[in-house]
Amino acid sequence: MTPTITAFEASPDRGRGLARDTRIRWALEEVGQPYEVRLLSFAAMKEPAHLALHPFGQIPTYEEDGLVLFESGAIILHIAENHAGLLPEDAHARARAIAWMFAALNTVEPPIVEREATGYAERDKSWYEARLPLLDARIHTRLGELAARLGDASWLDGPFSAGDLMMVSVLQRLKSSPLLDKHPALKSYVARAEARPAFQRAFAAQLAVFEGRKEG
Ligand SMILES: N[C@@H](CCC(=O)N[C@@H](CSCc1ccc([N+](=O)[O-])cc1)C(=O)NCC(=O)O)C(=O)O
Repeated sequence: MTPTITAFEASPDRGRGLARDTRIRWALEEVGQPYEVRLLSFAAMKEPAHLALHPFGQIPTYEEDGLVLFESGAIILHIAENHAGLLPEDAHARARAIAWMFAALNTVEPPIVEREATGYAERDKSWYEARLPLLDARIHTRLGELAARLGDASWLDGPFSAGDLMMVSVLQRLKSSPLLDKHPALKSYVARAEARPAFQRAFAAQLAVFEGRKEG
């Protein structure tokens, strides 16, 4: 059965692929699994029908054969565990790839999201100017540690995995800021992942939604 994911009807990221449906599309493209998309307005996301699928009224969700999942990390893990192509066969390598998924979501993404949130919500606060350098320093610390571990490897641990997919999805949030410029190895890492045909197809699909809205 073809899975169905949910995505923004009108994404605030204006086709830049930063909303979290893009990482689900990418995972499905990497394993060659066709999928359907249900587009939701912001209002529809908060109505009972969607809240029954996603307790926080967000996107993405994933539905397949009666299974309903939310949380992009859980959805990608489910896809990776049920298709070849995103997790190694070897048990230890598989566990390490999953660890990198958690590292992306739990260690690298939080300081990035906190800085974004500060930019949206605290720009008018007295502490804003003093706080930004602290937030940037936390991001640079993590990016420096990540770059040190990546070294001159193509991917974080052997072949491309769901761990790389999640880590690159997190790093893409920095593309509109100069923060990644100080970490050229990570910029190359992101570019290498974005050159993958599966990412290209996923990005084009979400862009088509945005462009369809413009024409629609
Ligand atoms: N932890 C959850 C987080 C899901 C989430 O944040 N969903 C967002 C969209 S992706 C996050 C996102 C939104 C916008 C941009 N952007 O660049 O405009 C980027 C990313 C959402 O539904 N927001 C609406 C709401 O909370 O009411 C997951 O990983 O699935």
